[in-house]
Parts: sequence; structure tokens; C-alpha cells
Amino acid sequence: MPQPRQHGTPERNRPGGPHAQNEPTGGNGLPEPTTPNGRAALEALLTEPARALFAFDFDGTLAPIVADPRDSAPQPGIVAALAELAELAGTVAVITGRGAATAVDLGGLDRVPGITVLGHYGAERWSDGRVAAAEPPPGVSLVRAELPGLVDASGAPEGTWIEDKGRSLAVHTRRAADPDRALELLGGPLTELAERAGLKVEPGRMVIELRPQGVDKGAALTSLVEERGALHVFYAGDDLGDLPAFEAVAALRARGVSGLTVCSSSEEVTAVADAADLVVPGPAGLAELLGRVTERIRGLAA
Ligand SMILES: O=P(O)(O)OC[C@H]1O[C@H](O[C@H]2O[C@H](CO)[C@@H](O)[C@H](O)[C@H]2O)[C@H](O)[C@@H](O)[C@@H]1O
Repeated sequence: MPQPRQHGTPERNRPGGPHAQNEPTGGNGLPEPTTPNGRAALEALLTEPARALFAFDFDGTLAPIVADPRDSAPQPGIVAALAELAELAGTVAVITGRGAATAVDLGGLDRVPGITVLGHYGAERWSDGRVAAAEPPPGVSLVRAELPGLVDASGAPEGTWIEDKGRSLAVHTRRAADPDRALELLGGPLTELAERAGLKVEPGRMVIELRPQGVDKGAALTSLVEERGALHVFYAGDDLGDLPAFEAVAALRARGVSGLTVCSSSEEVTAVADAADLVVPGPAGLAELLGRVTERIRGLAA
């Protein structure tokens, strides 16, 4: 069972530590990626934005983490920043574990001209107000029927909550008195149920999700890059489910697409910061970065 939370954050990338946000680079006010690939990609994204795809995770990246997922709202200013970016960039996209329409509604993402929102790790696609999706596999109904009883039987404490997302279900522990203990109690039974239902276990920030197999954010990102003929890609995320997209960026580099990975950092998950070219302190840091990116693109174009 993969561990949703990790401890022992390396000092290097610990929020508030020396690399909480990369230092501004020479004079343009932008933070400098720590890797040569990241630095080259940032330069390419700034100078050739019309050939670039900018993609973002939703929760923890565009929207600060909150106790109840139904209360999620975007970081102030970030949707306006995406809308500005959309005027300059080839493609702006969101790739999320949420249902695509849910992310659009919670985020007010329809204010971003031309945005594509890929929901359920790529199984759904929202664009121009329409959602395209395949039918969920039958295993989802089995999980829906058995999950409440399983959560009760696991001994998971009060506050443990099931989010039914239609084509997947997630068990949240953030509102339990001891979220880590709740995850420990749930891990085995949820894994066993997922196996019986033919679903994938997707661990995240104080959540374990049971979802259809065959999709992930990496495949979703790669398809969109190919579809849009993007030469440069930017991907920002905060959680374990974003790591396949980081891996996709690395694979795309081998095919000549320049790529920059950005971590919206937290104390809860450290693997994403360790894998990123650039670390920003949460959604507020990302909003600031996007503002600087659009300002720089406009400056270079003037
Ligand atoms: O791919 P994402 O857009 O990052 O979605 C991943 C999961 O996000 C949501 O849960 C997370 O955010 C909640 C609201 O801030 C928070 O309460 C929870 O602890 C986090 O795990 C969402 O509820 C899940 O369905 C998504 O899969």
C-alpha cells in the first residue's frame, strides 16, 4: 500500500527552508529553476509562449487545501492570472483528480478563455462548456455499495468521510482527530476492495481514492501536448498523483519538447518538491509566479 503522507522532509526543499522558493534570477524577478533542463524550458516558455502548453493540477496547486473538499476555492488572483496567460500561451489546461465539471465550477475556470480541463486523471474532458467522458467501469458500483460498511468496520475514527465523485470514490481523513492513523486503518481494507473491484488505489493528501485504471495525469498530459503540437510544456502540481505528469515531462524532453516541472510545496508531501525543477510556496507562490511569467512574456514581446 503506498503511503499517502511522507515524513522527514529534506531540509533542501522544506517549506520555509532554503529552497522553499527558488531564488529570483538575474534581474527579471523570476525564480530560477534548480535544474539545467528547467532553466532552458523556462527560457523557451517565455520566448515562445504560443508554442507552449501550461498545465496545472487543481487542489493544492490552484486552490489552497481546505478541510472540506466541497469548500475548495481558487487562490485569489490565480484565475485572473490564468486568463491573462491564456491570451499569450498556445494552451492552458487543468489536469485534476476531480470531475472536470466539478473543477470548473469550484474554480470558476470557465473564466479562462479556451481552457481545457481534464478530470478524473484524464478520463473526462471539459471544453467550451461540454464534458466528454466514457462510462465508468462496473467496479465503481461495487465500491459505492461496500465502502460505507468497510469504513465503519475498519475502525477509522469520526471525521472520516467518503466523497463520491461518480466515476471514483475517495475516503478523506483530514477532518479526523488523527488523520494518519485513520489512513493506516483504511489502507489494507481499501486495497483489498480495490483489487476485487478492478480499480486502482490512488493515495493523496489525507485521502485514499479508488478509481478506474488505465488513466493517469502523465498520459493525459502527453496526449494533450501531442494534440496541440506543443514544443514547450509547463506542469505544476503538489501531490503524488502529479508525479506521473512530472515523469511525462521528462519523457517528452527526450522527444525534443522542453519541459518545466513546478511544485506547489506543502509539509504533507515532499516527493513532489524533490522531483521538481522549481518549487513555489503553495498556491500563493504559484499565483505570484504566473504573474511574473505573463509580465515577462509581455516584456519580451514589446
Ligand atoms: O488532482 P487534484 O486536483 O489535486 O485533486 C486531488 C484530490 O483533491 C481533493 O482532495 C484534496 O483537497 C481537499 C480540498 O482542499 C482536501 O480536503 C483533501 O485533504 C485533499 O486530498 C479532492 O477532494 C479529491 O477528490 C481529489 O482527488
